[in-house]
Order: sequence, then C-alpha cells, then structure tokens
Amino acid sequence: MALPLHPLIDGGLPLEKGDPNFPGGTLRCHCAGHKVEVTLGGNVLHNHACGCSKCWKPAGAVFAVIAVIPVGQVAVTANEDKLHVVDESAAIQRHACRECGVHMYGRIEKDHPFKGFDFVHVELSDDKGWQEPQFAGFVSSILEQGYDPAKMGAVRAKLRSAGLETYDVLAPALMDAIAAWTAETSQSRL
Ligand SMILES: N[C@@H](CCC(=O)N[C@@H](CS)C(=O)NCC(=O)O)C(=O)O
Ligand SMILES: [Zn+2]
Ligand SMILES: [Zn+2]
Repeated sequence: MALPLHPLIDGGLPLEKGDPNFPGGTLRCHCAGHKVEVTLGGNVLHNHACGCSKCWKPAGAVFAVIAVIPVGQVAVTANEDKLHVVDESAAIQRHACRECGVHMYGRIEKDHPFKGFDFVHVELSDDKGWQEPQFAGFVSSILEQGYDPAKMGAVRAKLRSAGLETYDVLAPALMDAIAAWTAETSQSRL
C-alpha cells in the first residue's frame, strides 16, 4: 500500500545519514522569485517528523520534518519583509512567507524550555548533510486533522521501518528536559 508521509521519509529506506561536520546552509521559500532566504550557521539538532497541525508540511505530506538550532545560528538573509507570524498566540512564533505560506523559522519569545532554539525545516535547503530525522512525534495528532484511524498501524509501522520510533508527544529525552525545566522554574518561583 502506498502510504505517503513526507518526501524525506518516503523516498528510500533507511534514511540517508547527516554529516557530523556539516557547516550549515541556506533555506529558501517556495516562491518563484524574491525568495525569502534563511541562512543557518551549523547543522540542526533533534530533527524529527511531527504530526501536529501547527507545523508546516509540503503539499500532500501527512508529517512535517522539523528540527531545532540555536537562535544565534539563524539569520534571515533575503526578503525578510515577506515574513509574517502565523499565530501570535502560539508558543512558537512561526515566521512564514506571506506569498507561498512556507514557514521559514519558528522562534520562542516567552519563558519556555526550548527558548534559545529556533525551529526550521531542512528540506527547504538544497544543501546535503543535514541531520536526518531521529524520531516521529505527535503521531496521533494526525487523526485530529482527519487522517483515517484504520491506517494508524500502517503509519507507525512505516515510520519504524524508516528507523523512526513513534511517540504521541516528543521522544523521552526531550520530555525529560521539559519536565526538569518545569521543576526548576517552579522551584525558583517558591
Ligand atoms: N494535537 C495538537 C498538538 C499541537 C502541539 O502541541 N504541537 C507541538 C509540537 S510542534 C508544540 O510544541 N506546539 C507549540 C506551538 O505550536 O507553539 C495539534 O495537532 O495541533
Ligand atoms: Zn515565499
Ligand atoms: Zn509540530
């Protein structure tokens, strides 16, 4: 059964590994001209598939592929005036191109365990060597967007066959980091 999930996951297994010495590269939006460009000064961390409704996905994809990178390694290098924040009330302020809708980077401005990291989609770059997706998160969230519940077993099996363990929030190491941050910040407020 063909089960398209995302071009980076569908196109041949196992996933091509990233280059540990990769120096970074440039992300470009989908506009034909006057593309928004974001230059990343290093490789990404915690790259993963995300099934949530808020992350940008290419046409036809069920999952987004999204990673984090320190804010200091992110620079908008062309056509910044085309960017707008998709949802000002979200923790992650997703800066998208007004014309093509592609999310160029997401930034957290409020107190949050991941503040200091930006969220980016490496598929917007032609450069090779980006860290490959490490796991699939928010998998059950695809149902909230109308995905057929009968296909969930096949979706999880396909993700696992690509080497991506599936979680309904994030992978344990990230959940631990969030919980430890919550404990630390609540104690400091006592
Ligand atoms: N089930 C919800 C989950 C949304 C969600 O919590 N997304 C995660 C992963 S990207 C998040 O950290 N969101 C924060 C935000 O969007 O600001 C949905 O699909 O909309
Ligand atoms: Zn665009
Ligand atoms: Zn998401």
